[in-house]
Amino acid sequence: MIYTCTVSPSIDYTNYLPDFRTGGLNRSNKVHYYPGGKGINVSRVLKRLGVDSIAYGFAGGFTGQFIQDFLAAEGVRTDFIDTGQISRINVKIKAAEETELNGPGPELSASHLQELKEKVERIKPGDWFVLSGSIPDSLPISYFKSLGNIMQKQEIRFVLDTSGKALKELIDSRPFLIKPNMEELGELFQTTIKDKHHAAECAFQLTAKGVANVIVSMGADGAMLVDREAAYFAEAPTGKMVNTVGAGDSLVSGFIAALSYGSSKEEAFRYGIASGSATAFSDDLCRKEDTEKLLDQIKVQPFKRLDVKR
Ligand SMILES: Nc1ncnc2c1ncn2[C@@H]1O[C@H](COP(=O)(O)OP(=O)(O)O)[C@@H](O)[C@H]1O
Ligand SMILES: O=P(O)(O)OC[C@H]1O[C@](O)(COP(=O)(O)O)[C@@H](O)[C@@H]1O
Repeated sequence: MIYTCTVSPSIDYTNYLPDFRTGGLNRSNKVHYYPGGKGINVSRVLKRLGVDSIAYGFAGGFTGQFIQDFLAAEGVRTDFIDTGQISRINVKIKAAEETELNGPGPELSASHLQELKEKVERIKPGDWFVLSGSIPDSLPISYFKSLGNIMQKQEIRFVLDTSGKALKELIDSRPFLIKPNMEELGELFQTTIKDKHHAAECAFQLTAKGVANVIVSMGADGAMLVDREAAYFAEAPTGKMVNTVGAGDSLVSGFIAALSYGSSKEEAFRYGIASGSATAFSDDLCRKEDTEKLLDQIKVQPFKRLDVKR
């Protein structure tokens, strides 16, 4: 089974308008309300790609109810812990540029954390645990490290798609997959990633620390997959960009879904990119048929590592 975990779910309140100006009144001409948060997006896309998962996390209030009802209506199984607090609403503004305003995550008590840990302790060897999205700074990293230890001991495939301090500290738990974008990768190395070669070099360093697979996503430029032996790159397919929210989560889902159907790693990477781009070309997350239509456009090629001294 694949378990996703979203510590800070959201309703993504997406507004479309031709022009957005700060400091004045703006009126949008179209809005959407979708459940959001990275693990939730991974579960929604897995369902669309025909793979079952169970979404864990923390939710509460009328927004938490909306999120759970929406997921139930789509057939996504959930097992959220009630926080008694209103889950955040993240505002996405689609004008000439994409602007995002993400709220803070919930305040969690020791008993909330214990409840999640008990669920994680019941995950079986060979299952997947996808920990995605921001982790509030108020939560002890030692707690997440203890979840990482469970992953290692139980041989659970641990997918980690978070950022900042949590990503840095959890690298030691030797995750199966991490998926930083260029900015997140730069943050990990306290630098600005200059180009693909620089990205490959940093990703190789992460594999040397025990991360089995690193996918560096590069938005409209595509993505790179690095493991201990090799690196691969593929350009993104072309299409009309509509809404890139959830594109990274869709890449992760497509990769996991294809591996779980038995595809090779390169093929799964291609499927992941197609899923990410199909989401970027839609209002909501990708659908299976749109993903598969893009596959022919995507060529995964070995990426030759340069020994550049920086
Ligand atoms: N404008 C775009 N055009 C085509 N594909 C895109 C675009 N934006 C994102 N994607 C696809 O989605 C994947 C993940 O996007 P990215 O923006 O890098 O992730 P994140 O949302 O995590 O920052 C990319 O590797 C690419 O396949
Ligand atoms: O937990 P964070 O980092 O605030 O991110 C949450 C946001 O990320 C999303 O999951 C989208 O993520 P990606 O665009 O990186 O795939 C939104 O649905 C949500 O609003």
